[in-house]
Amino acid sequence: AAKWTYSGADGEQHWPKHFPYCGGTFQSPIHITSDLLRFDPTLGPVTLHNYNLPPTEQLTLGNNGHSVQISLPSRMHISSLPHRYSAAQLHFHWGSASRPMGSEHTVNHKQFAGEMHVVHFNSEKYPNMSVAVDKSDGLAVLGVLIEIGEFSPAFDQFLKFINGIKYKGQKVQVPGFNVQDLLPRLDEYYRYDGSLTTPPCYPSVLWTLFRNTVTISRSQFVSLATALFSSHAQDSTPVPLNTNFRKPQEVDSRLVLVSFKE
Ligand SMILES: NS(=O)(=O)c1c(F)c(F)c(S(=O)(=O)CCO)c(N[C@H]2CCc3ccccc32)c1F
Ligand SMILES: [Zn+2]
Repeated sequence: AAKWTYSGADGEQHWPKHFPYCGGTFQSPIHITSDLLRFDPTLGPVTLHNYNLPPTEQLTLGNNGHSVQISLPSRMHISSLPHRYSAAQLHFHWGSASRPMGSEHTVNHKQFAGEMHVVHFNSEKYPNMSVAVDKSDGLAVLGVLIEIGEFSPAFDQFLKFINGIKYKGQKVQVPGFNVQDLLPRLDEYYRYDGSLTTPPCYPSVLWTLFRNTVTISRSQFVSLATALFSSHAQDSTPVPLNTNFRKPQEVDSRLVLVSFKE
């Protein structure tokens, strides 16, 4: 597959050359602004199952060159959507130590320090992520906006292992933990139809972005923003992995449903 980056010759302006959907419609992220919002009383709290993973369960923490990801067991799932959506992985987007603004979605044009995505696939209709990834009802991603503030013990459950995955392709096993501890309250969120925010940018994602943020400490943020490289360990020139967020895309005629009243 063609290589892509967040800057330079393979940066996001060039993605459509090899990944045509990246130049298409229903793209993510977006600027979430008040004029787009429509309250939907049918939007109840997000309902999660098996998010509390026992420490006996080993999760794979990896550096895939674009983000830090944690692979998740498919018994973890969301039941409050039109179909059952099973978890596949979670990953992050962040800025840099010097410019700690790296969220993909913005709310009223405010960009946050970072953003976490928990990627799920429609396990009722498709056998796995790879089959679901390009289907219009294939994916559901939970988005969490991250701010710098109080230390997060939940975040540290994997962050403390990050120096074992400094380079692209490196993986370590980490003990299971309660992934729900990484999320804010589940009853207030934005909901819209969008896409993967990385190539191949398939418009296959039902987005749920929580209204409330979570915090990590500045030192936790700095270690996330400075520990990783997008290059392999043996590469002569190490390329720092940071600023891995796509800029907001055209909303066109899309509305954003909200589960809450101002
Ligand atoms: N912001 S986002 O939620 O759109 C999104 C990413 F931003 C991102 F970086 C990744 S990735 O797998 O870490 C690297 C590039 O695919 C995925 N991974 C998805 C896309 C394809 C795929 C296949 C199997 C497992 C996960 C994914 C992703 F869905
Ligand atoms: Zn993402």
